[in-house]
Amino acid sequence: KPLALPGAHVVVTGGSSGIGKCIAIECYKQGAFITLVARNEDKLLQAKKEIEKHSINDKQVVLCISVDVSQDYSQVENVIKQAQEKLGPVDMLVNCAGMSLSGKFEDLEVSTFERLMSVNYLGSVYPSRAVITTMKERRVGRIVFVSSQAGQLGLFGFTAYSSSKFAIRGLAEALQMEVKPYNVYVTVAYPPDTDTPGFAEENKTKPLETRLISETVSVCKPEQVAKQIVKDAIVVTMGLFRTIALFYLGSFDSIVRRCMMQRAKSEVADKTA
Ligand SMILES: NC(=O)C1=CN([C@@H]2O[C@H](COP(=O)(O)OP(=O)(O)OC[C@H]3O[C@@H](n4cnc5c(N)ncnc54)[C@H](OP(=O)(O)O)[C@@H]3O)[C@@H](O)[C@H]2O)C=CC1
Ligand SMILES: CCCCCCCCCCCCCCCC(=O)[C@@H](N)CO
Repeated sequence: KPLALPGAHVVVTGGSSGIGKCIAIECYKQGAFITLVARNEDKLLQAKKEIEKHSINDKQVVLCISVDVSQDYSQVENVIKQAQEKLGPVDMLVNCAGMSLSGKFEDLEVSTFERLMSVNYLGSVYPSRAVITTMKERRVGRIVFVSSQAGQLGLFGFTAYSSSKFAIRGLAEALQMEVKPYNVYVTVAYPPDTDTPGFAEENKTKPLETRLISETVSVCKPEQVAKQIVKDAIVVTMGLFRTIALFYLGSFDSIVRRCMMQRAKSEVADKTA
């Protein structure tokens, strides 16, 4: 049951730069139709041109949509609707829009906590919320969340960033339990430092401790990270932690399935009554 990318509609938020752009290229190379979502229109057009160089047939389309994913849910819902009208229902959503700011807890502005939570967390909730109903109805869909290694470990300088990336994990795991009976799969990526424009920006303000911790692990290429993320989304497998939790999750999944069947039964009973 791997997702077939040829002809699929893949939406990539943050698709105009860095890891998101590489994910879009990777999917386009495999025959997908792409919608790029980000704010800056010049960067979007630039990325579209770059992605189109990798086309494998003359039907493929790259659509650009300029919107802030973290501001207004109804706006996000509207642009997703527009994209679906042009390229059909979304088969895969990649939530890659995000940003990082580091600093000691007492040095970070309070507004930075709000900003990172709204871009990294709510900016993943809104697009997902806008596609989930159709995915469940069609019994088809993949939702990818991009967390970070700093979303598994709380690290010096990342009080604001790590918590926003931990939040993504909670969202993803809870959502997976809800949508599994509908054949919709949720994956979470935890990338290490990756050579992107966003990473270069982050390095301008990193505290010394954060820099030294970060330097213990080597920097990855975005193409390589993107390839892994796409592979994990197409063929969903289980990591070590989730294997340990398998027994519990299995029994919880059966509760969810039982409720689904119960609900379907009582709906039929209501109709025949
Ligand atoms: N690079 C790294 O070391 C790592 C990155 N990550 C995560 O991967 C993701 C991508 O990172 P990276 O490629 O480095 O980032 P970049 O800064 O290179 O790209 C970020 C992308 O997100 C878009 N974006 C940012 N904010 C918003 C917003 N509010 N609404 C819509 N689009 C937005 C940007 O476009 P625009 O500004 O025009 O809106 C751009 O397309 C992030 O979530 C990051 O936290 C995780 C681990 C490591
Ligand atoms: C089981 C997990 C393995 C953990 C290995 C230890 C890693 C410690 C170093 C981590 C450096 C910080 C990464 C943050 C990347 C990031 O999200 C920003 N660069 C975004 O721009």
